[in-house]
Amino acid sequence: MESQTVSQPEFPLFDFCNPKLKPGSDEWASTCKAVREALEDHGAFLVLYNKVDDSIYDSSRQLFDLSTEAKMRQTSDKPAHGYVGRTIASPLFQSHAVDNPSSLQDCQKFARILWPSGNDFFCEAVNAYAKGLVELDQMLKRMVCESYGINTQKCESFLESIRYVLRFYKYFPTQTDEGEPGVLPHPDTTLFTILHQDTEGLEVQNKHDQWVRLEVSPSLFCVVAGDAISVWSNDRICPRYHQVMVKTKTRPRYSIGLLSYAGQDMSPPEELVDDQHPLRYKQFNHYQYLSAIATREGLRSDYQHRLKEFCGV
Ligand SMILES: O=C(O)CCC(=O)C(=O)O
Ligand SMILES: [Fe+2]
Repeated sequence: MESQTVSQPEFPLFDFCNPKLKPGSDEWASTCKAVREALEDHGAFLVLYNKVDDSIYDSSRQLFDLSTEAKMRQTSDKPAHGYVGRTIASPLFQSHAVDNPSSLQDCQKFARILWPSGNDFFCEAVNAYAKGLVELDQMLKRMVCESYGINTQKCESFLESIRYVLRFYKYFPTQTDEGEPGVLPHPDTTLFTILHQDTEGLEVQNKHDQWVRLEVSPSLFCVVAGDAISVWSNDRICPRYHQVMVKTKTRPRYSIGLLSYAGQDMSPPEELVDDQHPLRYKQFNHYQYLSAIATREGLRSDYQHRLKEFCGV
């Protein structure tokens, strides 16, 4: 695989700060189509969005400054929803996740496990940030449904069933001059992942197998398609490989992702199954998929075939 790094305009960019972008407007209809095409052609795109506050990184620092013992306490019984510490394979990487962060109560539940007397500052910041990003995620998925002509009621019940996780990442600085992998190339298991970074490092693979290194801005987000959106779209949208290449030598890199999961068993909607697109997947249970990946070595490492092996027709 070629691994030349190219500049960013490779991926479509959508301005969601634009107040004219309202359902029903001409702008909305053309953006629905363009978002769907971006997902089909690239599996990723960039978004400008200003409804969330960059000060969330203060909360992220508080979280990672806790002792390893505190961070390792169990906060969720769902698979792949907890703390991930540094390993020999990923020595710079650490991550932690808040399940259902758009509920203030669930933020408080998480915080009380890590800080015995709670942490109102953390809970309020995380909850506000997650609500802003969930709004973006729901708008994007609604646009994709609209562009595919999915029945409105079916679209709304799909949106309601989605479960969210806000995942925090911290990468230690590298000692090398050439940079060091923070996360090796992989696709996510999600429907979508919406990523933000406070320091450069995120690289997304383009159609020509080149790595595109993304710029940093408080309002710049990257949406990447995960495995589960292949099921929903009946393979019209494919997961996009991405990686983190750490080049900072002085301070840690922080990033944040809003991860979306199907909260109910899911099959492609009938609008996306036809003669040219025969049904490619059996009914899909997202949490069973996460468990299977966590426990079955074959599925964990085989990014290209794991979804088909799990639920392909
Ligand atoms: O830190 C980032 O920007 C991305 C992390 C990531 O892709 C992952 O852990 O799945
Ligand atoms: Fe990822």
